Amino acid sequence: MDLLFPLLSSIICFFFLLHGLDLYRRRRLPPGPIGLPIIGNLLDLGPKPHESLAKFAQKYGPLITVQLGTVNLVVASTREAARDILLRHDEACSGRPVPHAVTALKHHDMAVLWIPPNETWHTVRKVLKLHLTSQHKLDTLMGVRQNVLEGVTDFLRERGHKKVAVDVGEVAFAVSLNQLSQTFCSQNMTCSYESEDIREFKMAVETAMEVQGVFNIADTFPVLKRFDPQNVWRRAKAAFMWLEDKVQGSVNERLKNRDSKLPRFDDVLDSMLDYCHDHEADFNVEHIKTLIVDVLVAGTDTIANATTWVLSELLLNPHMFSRVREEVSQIVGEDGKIEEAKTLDLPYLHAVIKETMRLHAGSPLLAPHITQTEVKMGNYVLPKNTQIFVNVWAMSRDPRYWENPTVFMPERFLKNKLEFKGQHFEFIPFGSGRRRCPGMPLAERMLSLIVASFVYHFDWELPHTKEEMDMNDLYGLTILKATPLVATPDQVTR
Ligand code: HEM
Repeated sequence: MDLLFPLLSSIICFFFLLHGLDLYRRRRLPPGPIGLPIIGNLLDLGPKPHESLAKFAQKYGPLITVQLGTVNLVVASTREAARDILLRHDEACSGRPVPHAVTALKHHDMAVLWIPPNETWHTVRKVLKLHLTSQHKLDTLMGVRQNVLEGVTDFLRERGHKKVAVDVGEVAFAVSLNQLSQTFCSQNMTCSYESEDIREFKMAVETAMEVQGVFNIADTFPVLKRFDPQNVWRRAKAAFMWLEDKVQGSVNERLKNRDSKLPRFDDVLDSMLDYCHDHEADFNVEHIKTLIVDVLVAGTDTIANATTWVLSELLLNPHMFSRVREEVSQIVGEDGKIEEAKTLDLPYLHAVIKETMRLHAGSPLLAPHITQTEVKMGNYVLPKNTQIFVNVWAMSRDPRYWENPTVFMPERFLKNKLEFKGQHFEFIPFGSGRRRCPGMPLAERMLSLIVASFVYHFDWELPHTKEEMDMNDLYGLTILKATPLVATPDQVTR
């Protein structure tokens, strides 16, 4: 008992000393809310961190610091601050903090989203461009994506005929999954557009996305990693293993085919295996497997989610739906088919897609960046290893840049000609600079073709009035619609 008081006082003094030391270290960082000792601002973030951080920015300025346990996080919330980070200090700010969940990936040191911009990262991005996203590849692989979409159109016709509603996000997920798996391995990863198989795949991808984006206490207090108190690492392991197994199966089968000198498929997998053969020292089969898992995770849920938001907005605004359909009808061939290349020339469709990405930014805070060296920004100094978020959500709704920022108005993009390619910093749903999304040109094509087809071929009947549509969102590495969009596709007869 005699010892209890001095012991307690020493512990309290120790924590206050640490807190004081931390405040001293933070003195050259941008300002921000003072948090509690030890946990800092962890409790201030709430279920929608992008919104809480936007409120802090209104109070403390364009560049703020919040403390999450042992981590200092700097957040940029204006286009000038974003430009500083992603353009002026692009190289210094292009590292990634690796969430504990990501270490559950078998080869996380090859995962392009999370590795620092080292040799491996350069090689993987080069391979991605060479075999998938260069203009030439986008054009030559277009037919594969169109074929998959025609398959899903038949499925939707059949559903509509039977008056059965579908989950639009689930169908768009299956389309993007099969478009990517056909492009890579000439096979459909899912045989049906509505089955247990697709739900399992979607669940694995959604879990992979969620665990990479969640605020995990083990990331802010590394000492907790071994206990995995939120069960994040274990869930990550299960999801990644499931995806790795699927991809491993396809790659191993192809390797056997090649050993047996069976005819080539001449798809992306064959061309990457050829590349491996010629560049064995820096790109091998494990890189290929990891890259395919990365692309399946990065390019399915994002497309499904964006399709869900676009269609939801169009169903809420029937005159815009009709205008898109009218525009698409100008490019439909005599056989009723829609060519992907032609959808790229539809200004109103693109304005609708951009406006959806503005209001429902896929990744509200981009993926986290980290400084690789000390960075001086105006009066502030960000030490090496400072984590950075760019609050795309806040910039996309800032009344200084957008008239009626919370209103869905695609017309604004017909007037202002803003692009999402990374030069207009108030609108960067794909990021900017060297870590910008390498899948952007592919995503633009996939999304345009899916939306054009869904709108041109079908009227979509909601099970409720449009006024009852729930447009709430759920925070994550991507912002999901809280309630799935369920509607019956009624084929338009012409
Ligand atoms: C609507 C669809 C998509 C959206 C909104 C989106 C958005 C993003 C964002 C915001 C980032 C992080 C940028 C940063 O941290 O600065 C990113 C990274 C990435 N995206 Fe996408 N993306 C989409 C589709 C795709 C597709 C189809 C692919 C397939 C190739 C893809 C592959 C990647 C990869 C590999 C990275 C990591 C890049 C790196 O860290 O170097 N994405 N994406």
